[in-house]
Amino acid sequence: MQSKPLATIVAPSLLSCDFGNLGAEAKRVLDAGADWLHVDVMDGHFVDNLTLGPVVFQGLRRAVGQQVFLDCHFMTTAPVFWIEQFARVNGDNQGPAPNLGCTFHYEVFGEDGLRMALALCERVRALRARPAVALRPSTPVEAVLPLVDAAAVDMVLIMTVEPGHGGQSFMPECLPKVRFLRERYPLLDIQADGGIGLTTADAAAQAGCNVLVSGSAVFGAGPDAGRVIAGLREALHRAHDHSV
Ligand SMILES: O=C(CO)[C@H](O)[C@H](O)COP(=O)(O)O
Repeated sequence: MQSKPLATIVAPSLLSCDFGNLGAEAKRVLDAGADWLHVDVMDGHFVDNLTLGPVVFQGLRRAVGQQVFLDCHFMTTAPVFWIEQFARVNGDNQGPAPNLGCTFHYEVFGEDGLRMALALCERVRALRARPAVALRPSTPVEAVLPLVDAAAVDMVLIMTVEPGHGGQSFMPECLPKVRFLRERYPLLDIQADGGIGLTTADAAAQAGCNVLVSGSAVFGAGPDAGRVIAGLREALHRAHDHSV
């Protein structure tokens, strides 16, 4: 039986956009070739930064329409509460597939939080969204294996910087986690987030990531955002054997 090839996805992080022109910035990178938009939701507790809530997210959804996949990364101590709020304002998705990604941090549930994490994933699916789990650089990858084995999540996000701020340096020491996951799960979506740009994308992709988040490299390129997005995609294609 022919298995579906791994999708290669470039997701600019709106954290580095001009928030004064959020809708236009989102459309600009979509026109420049972005596959998803990565939306960093920070609550000032899980990380020492605060970004956007459901009101602004609703405006973003209205600006880009229902067809765009909004890949929300909840850096919040209460993901259950915030995911409900974001899903509520996400609008009526009539498409065949979810248009909302809900990535929560495993760390918020503590050491015996597997039951809560599984319940959250189930709720995310009931909301017709796509569940994923994220790990800080210091969290061992083994923590999320039960969620992947149970097919509770569709994606694992490996942070390649400490969460909280854009524009930090890529941490290559996080890549063994990616390699471990890719060897074990050939078809799992694995996302790298933090310090990804044209000089680091190959390392992340060769380790096994098929989804690259990039904030400052894409938005910092101004009118050249399309060139950066294309470069990131080429790194993914080189690593995953698509024709470049
Ligand atoms: O999750 C994040 C920070 O917590 C951001 O998505 C990430 O850092 C992307 O920004 P950059 O590409 O500039 O590192």
